[in-house]
Amino acid sequence: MAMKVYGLPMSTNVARVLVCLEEAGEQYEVVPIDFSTAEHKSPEHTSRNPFGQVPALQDGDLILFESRAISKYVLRKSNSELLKEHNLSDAAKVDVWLEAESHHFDEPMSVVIYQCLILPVYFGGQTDAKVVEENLEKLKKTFQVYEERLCKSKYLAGDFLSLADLSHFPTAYYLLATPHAAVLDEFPLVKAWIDGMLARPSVKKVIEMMKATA
Ligand SMILES: N[C@@H](CCC(=O)N[C@@H](CSO)C(=O)NCC(=O)O)C(=O)O
Repeated sequence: MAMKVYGLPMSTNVARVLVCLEEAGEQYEVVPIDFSTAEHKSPEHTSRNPFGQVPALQDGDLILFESRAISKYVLRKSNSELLKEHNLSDAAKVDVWLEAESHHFDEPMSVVIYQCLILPVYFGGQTDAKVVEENLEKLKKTFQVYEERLCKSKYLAGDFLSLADLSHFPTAYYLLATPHAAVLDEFPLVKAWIDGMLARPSVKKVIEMMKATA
């Protein structure tokens, strides 16, 4: 029976899970959750995700939430090379850079995406330039670390693509859609690393799904 992913692909955290399902070659069904009716806060959905957020994943009688944990489950289930779990130190480096993505990339990027893409488009609000600037400064510090890392290894965890890299793609994709994509101009290795990920068939397929539900 196919796994079910609850949420809209336009959500960066849902897209993170979808790219792992695609890389793992798993059959899955996307079950949309309608934010406009606060369906994500419904008892039915909070029974899947107690924080009332998307994504959630159902695989048989197993129900999971938190996109990075779901992603690891999907990849682990298919013995994916993207976790390097047969090598203790490589697997640890995947975890290191996945944590870095969650705390040092996703956090400032989520503010920039909200301010530049969500607030004006979905809520008719005004972008707060000062808030954007503060978070772009945080992002530049993160990109400086990434640039130095990518001088030494092809990908973040090592000379192998891993979940730690792919976990960045949804948010990096949206960065390129904001007026601030030029922040990458001073980080050529980071830009090339992102472009390499965006060229992957799995990523291209999920981007089409993101666009279709935006
Ligand atoms: N750490 C979690 C974040 C999920 C999340 O914020 N989901 C958003 C939509 S995607 O940006 C969400 O559900 N927002 C609605 C809300 O928080 O009420 C994860 O990785 O799954």
